Amino acid sequence: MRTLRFVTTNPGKVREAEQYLSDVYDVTQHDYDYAEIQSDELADIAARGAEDAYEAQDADVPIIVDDAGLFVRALDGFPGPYSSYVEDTLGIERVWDLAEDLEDRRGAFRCTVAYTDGDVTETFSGAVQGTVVAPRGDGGFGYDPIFEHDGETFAEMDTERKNALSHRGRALAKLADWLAEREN
Ligand SMILES: O=P(O)(O)OP(=O)(O)OP(=O)(O)OC[C@H]1O[C@@H](n2cnc3c(O)ncnc32)[C@H](O)[C@@H]1O
Repeated sequence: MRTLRFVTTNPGKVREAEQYLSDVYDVTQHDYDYAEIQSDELADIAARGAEDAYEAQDADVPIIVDDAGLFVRALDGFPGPYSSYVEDTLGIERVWDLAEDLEDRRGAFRCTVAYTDGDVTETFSGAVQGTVVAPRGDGGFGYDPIFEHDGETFAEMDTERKNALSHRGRALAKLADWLAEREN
């Protein structure tokens, strides 16, 4: 089985990727602190991160990087590309405090997965619409407890169900199809 290195500090992302890729790839969490470029585009951030990590590794193994965020419409897309920083500083409870007073609490999760094997770099994106709600559920990670889709928060779903609907699941499905096509 081939190895695919997933550069992330987030084991939740690796669990989700395994569901799509583990038939063909051994997905391993890879530790590398790539420089996150300042950009509003998740795809640019992820692609540059993947190429940077590929160059820095001591092997010739394909790399994936995933950049994601929660974009709240009435907050002009905040926290968006800054979601990680906002989770670490404010925390999701305070993001809920900010959203609670909004009349329109609709938002979207967006995710771009970048793949590189040194020769080719490709990006795959997915999005899912939902509503910001008071925290519920203890599954998932990050903003999952405050993101509701079809009456359930992502933290109330198991990994399989979240993957079937989520931004990351959609991006990973495209990556898995593309990898399978390249095999043929
Ligand atoms: O950069 P890496 O190391 O991969 O880990 P991270 O968790 O910081 O990853 P991102 O920068 O892509 O994530 C931005 C933020 O969005 C959150 N996030 C990403 N995907 C999510 C998901 O599927 N559900 C809930 N929150 C998510 C995550 O917890 C961060 O606070």
